[in-house]
Amino acid sequence: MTTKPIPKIRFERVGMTFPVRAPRGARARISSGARDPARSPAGAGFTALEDIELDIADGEFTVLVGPSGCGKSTLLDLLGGLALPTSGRVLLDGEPVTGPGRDRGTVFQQYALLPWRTARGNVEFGLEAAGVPRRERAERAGEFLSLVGLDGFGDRHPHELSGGMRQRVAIARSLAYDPDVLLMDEPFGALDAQTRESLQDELLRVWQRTRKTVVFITHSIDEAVLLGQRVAVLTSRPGRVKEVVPIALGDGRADIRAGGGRADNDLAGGGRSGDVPSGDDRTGGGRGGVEDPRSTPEFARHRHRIWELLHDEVSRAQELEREAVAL
Ligand SMILES: Nc1ncnc2c1ncn2[C@@H]1O[C@H](COP(=O)(O)OP(=O)(O)OP(=O)(O)O)[C@@H](O)[C@H]1O
Repeated sequence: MTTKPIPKIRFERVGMTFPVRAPRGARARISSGARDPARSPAGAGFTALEDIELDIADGEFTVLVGPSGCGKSTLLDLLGGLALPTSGRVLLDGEPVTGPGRDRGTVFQQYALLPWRTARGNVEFGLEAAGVPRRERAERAGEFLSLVGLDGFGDRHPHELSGGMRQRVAIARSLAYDPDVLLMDEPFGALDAQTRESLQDELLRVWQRTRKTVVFITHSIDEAVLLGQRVAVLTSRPGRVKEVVPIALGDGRADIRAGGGRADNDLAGGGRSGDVPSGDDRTGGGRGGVEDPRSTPEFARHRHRIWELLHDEVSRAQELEREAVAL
């Protein structure tokens, strides 16, 4: 008899209700006359997540999409141990998550780098806290800066780096202490389109090389399809898993080349010709002659499916938003 492997991450009927004060004359009704399902009648709590069921395998790249306010960041916070669910359990390697830990690294949209430290100093920061000896810290910082394509930029301070490069430093910093799981909350949301593509390529390469389990939030359907092995679509509030879409692009991500980074593609004040995607595949530059996966019928099919799943949820979320403003 074969036993099923324990998933790396398991959300088991997870719910999260925030204590909130009742709005004056609290009658959170949506225009159809039904009550806002996220708010309890007395306004005693706001249910952001309800009955979340999701298993994520070791080494898997999972993307979460859903309308604004559906609870994506809350879900990541629960996984990061920054908050505890009000119902259900979040399990990591079969054990309940009870707080933050070095087995999980987080990358946010805002780089959150220490401005007075160099790129290398920022990557070393977490290692210092972990008591890693100086020499090993320097080695590891160099290794991870190189992994994200920042060879030669270690002595620069954040203000001397472009947005894309700062985000690379943030990724290197999260990877340096070798977490099992990388939590990424709209990490490329603040970047321009070309830098974003370059970072998507870079992230795929890093994932290929490190095989970390990645949980990635985005508002971009294209980004979700490009990066995710599976895309979990959440409903409008309270957030539930509406459907998990497996992504098969037929181009084989195993094909991703383990080339070096391309830090020069997003230097501050960029605009180099190297920034322009050259009709290559998911990994960006240097793959002449290979089809851009975004232009394939498989990509279009996945994009459309996720769009369909999201469409009603976004409309509903907007309706709830208008209702909340009117209260
Ligand atoms: N600490 C808190 N107290 C009360 N309500 C909260 C708290 N944190 C989040 N919320 C509410 O929970 C809901 C989900 O928030 P969350 O940030 O997880 O959504 P999201 O899907 O990540 O949104 P976005 O896509 O806009 O970033 C929102 O309505 C938010 O206002």
